Amino acid sequence: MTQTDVILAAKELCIEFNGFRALDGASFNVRRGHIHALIGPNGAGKTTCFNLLTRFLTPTSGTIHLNGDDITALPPDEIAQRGMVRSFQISAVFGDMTVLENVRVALQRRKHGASFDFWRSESVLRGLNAEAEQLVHAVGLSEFIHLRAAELSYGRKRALEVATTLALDPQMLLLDEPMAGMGHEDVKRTAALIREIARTRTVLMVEHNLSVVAELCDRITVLARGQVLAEGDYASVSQDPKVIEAYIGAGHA
Ligand SMILES: Nc1ncnc2c1ncn2[C@@H]1O[C@H](COP(=O)(O)OP(=O)(O)OP(=O)(O)O)[C@@H](O)[C@H]1O
Repeated sequence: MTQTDVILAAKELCIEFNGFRALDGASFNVRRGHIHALIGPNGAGKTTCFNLLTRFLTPTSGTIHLNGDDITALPPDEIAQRGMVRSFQISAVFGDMTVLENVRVALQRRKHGASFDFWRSESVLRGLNAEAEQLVHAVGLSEFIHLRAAELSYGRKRALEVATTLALDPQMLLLDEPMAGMGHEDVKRTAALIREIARTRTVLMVEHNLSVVAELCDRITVLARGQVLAEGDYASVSQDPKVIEAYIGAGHA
């Protein structure tokens, strides 16, 4: 693997909370264009790892490189500007706005700066409609484009959240348990959406649903107790005795 194949390199990441090492020297590389999963038993450090990558938390030690640049000390906004964006939490979807309006606000944010400016003129907003419609279509919500977001099903709200993230035009998306709480149909639809996104972008996802991981992900990093336990494709990590033991030990068997 050459350096340009690696979009994200995390090296020896450590973070302590009151003396407890939630991450303890975790290193992994994410390859450009891959769907890469971070998995591991409860408390393994997956969410903490996401929080470090997007600088919601600061590592005690270790480095993070994006496209070869050291981003360890950059603020979250700048990391997003450099192309690595974490999918918004569901609370960032405005329930009283329609699907189209939600995506339009996100587009406006990319084009006109980080602050939401609700006073922007109607003509500027109308100018964003074509691009917003394309994004709504891309996540399979065309049929609901004028529906208030609050009226969408849970799975479709998450799809809208992906559309608002894509509006920022990231090279790399971090998805934190994208299928959590979804029924079978929504899981299938979301998996297809992630595959579609990954045709032109890199995806790093934390996911508990191992059948989704098996089907979707090119490469998997298994965390346990803050360390990388195994890495590889699903076939190799799922047969790794250390991985099996970690899951059984944590009551996931
Ligand atoms: N702010 C914090 N203060 C103290 N301890 C924390 C904090 N955040 C996380 N931890 C601890 O760090 C460890 C890793 O937590 P983390 O949420 O990253 O795990 P996870 O792999 O995402 O687990 P889950 O699958 O349950 O979401 C846990 O033991 C957790 O209790």
